[in-house]
Amino acid sequence: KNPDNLPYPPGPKPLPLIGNVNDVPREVPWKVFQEWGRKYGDIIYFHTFGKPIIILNSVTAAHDLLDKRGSIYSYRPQFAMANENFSLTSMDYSEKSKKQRKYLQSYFSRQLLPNYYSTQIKEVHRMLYDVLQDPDNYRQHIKRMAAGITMMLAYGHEVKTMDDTFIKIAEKGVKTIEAAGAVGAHIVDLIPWLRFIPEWLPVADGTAVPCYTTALLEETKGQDDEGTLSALETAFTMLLADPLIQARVQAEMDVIVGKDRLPDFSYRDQMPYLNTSLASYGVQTPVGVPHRASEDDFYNGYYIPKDTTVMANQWAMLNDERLYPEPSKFNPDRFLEGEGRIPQFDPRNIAFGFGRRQCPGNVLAENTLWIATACLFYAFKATPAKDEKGVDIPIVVEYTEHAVRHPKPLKCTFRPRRANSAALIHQAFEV
Ligand code: HEM
Repeated sequence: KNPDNLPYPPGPKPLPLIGNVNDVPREVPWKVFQEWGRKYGDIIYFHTFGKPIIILNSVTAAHDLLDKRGSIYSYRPQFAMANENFSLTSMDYSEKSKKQRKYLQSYFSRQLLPNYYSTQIKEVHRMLYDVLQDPDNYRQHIKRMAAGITMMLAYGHEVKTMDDTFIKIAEKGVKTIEAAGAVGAHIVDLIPWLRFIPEWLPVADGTAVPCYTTALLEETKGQDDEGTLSALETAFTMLLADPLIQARVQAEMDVIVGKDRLPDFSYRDQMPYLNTSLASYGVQTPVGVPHRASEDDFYNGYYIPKDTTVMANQWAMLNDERLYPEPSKFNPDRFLEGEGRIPQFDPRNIAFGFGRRQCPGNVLAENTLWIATACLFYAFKATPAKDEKGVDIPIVVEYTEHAVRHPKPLKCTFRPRRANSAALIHQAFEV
């Protein structure tokens, strides 16, 4: 209902009936939405076959609508074809979605995170060992590590109380993932028995754990594991592409950690440069996960009809020159306090989405990213690979542009940094 007959937000001119179907490119639409933003403003409206869509190109607009008006914008678009699955990400806002989020958030609350350190560290040490043995396939090892952590956290928590059969099956599951290289593979599709896990869990009240586990399980098919993987690959790529920044991260670790042990979480707060490098890890989910307006709304003199799909263009926000001068430059210093310098807006306030549907795995993802990057670059120096003439193969950072972006693999070499690096890795892995 639009009593004052307010206009829709500006946007490209639609054709009759089909609307702007032809204007929205199939590939990399977020860059086109960013262009439209320069022309029409931070909030853009268009429609495809009468289905209204709004793109938010600025943090302010996303904050005003998705954060502040959470009672309206916490819903998800529902597609006719969507099957009745358990995925929290695509679930509409409801008592069920709130309950699932509550479980996820309590599992991944900051206070409980230390419970997961040993799993994260174990998988990261294994990654170090794998990189030591087989440096060329470093991407494979990162993927295995990320999948390993998700698997262990989804089931490992309960595994202690399960009989050996479960453990064997779980181990087999991990091996299956490894065999498949876990390359974008859907864990549940790979190992169908995982679907039945909730029934096996020793659950007292019959609701809590299955809800949580099922949701998490389903999420592993989607962007959560992918998001972490993308962030890891991006961080590694950035440090590889910039030897000076890599050296600075390593120098900081050498001072804080010393030379005879691998980093662990106890050093986390003492390494501002590493931490700030990881905060600037780029854009993983360029348009996040779409929200839906559950009722008519009005913003800045514009009309937003009920059931509009609302997308936060995280790509445009993280590349917004008003927030980040020279946005494509990897420059961790921009987030550090310094003389005459005010740290730029923390990108983590954008990267994990907005409002009541904001990513509940953010702290876990950040921890994985931290320990993996710290250990890898403490133990190894990454350099570009050489061609047959012995010349460095130039590093060109490119991305595969999907709903979750990944940097394309680079040809590079991981070499142990010190005489004792291999021994430290063996020692850690064999514990
Ligand atoms: C760097 C890694 C990650 C990034 C960049 C990321 C990003 C996001 C984004 C942008 C959203 C949508 C927020 C919105 O609706 O505005 C989201 C939702 C979600 N993420 Fe993540 N995520 C990451 C890691 C994880 C991890 C490790 C988990 C699981 C433990 C996870 C679980 C979820 C779930 C369940 C949702 C749906 C929440 C809901 O719809 O209520 N994510 N994530």
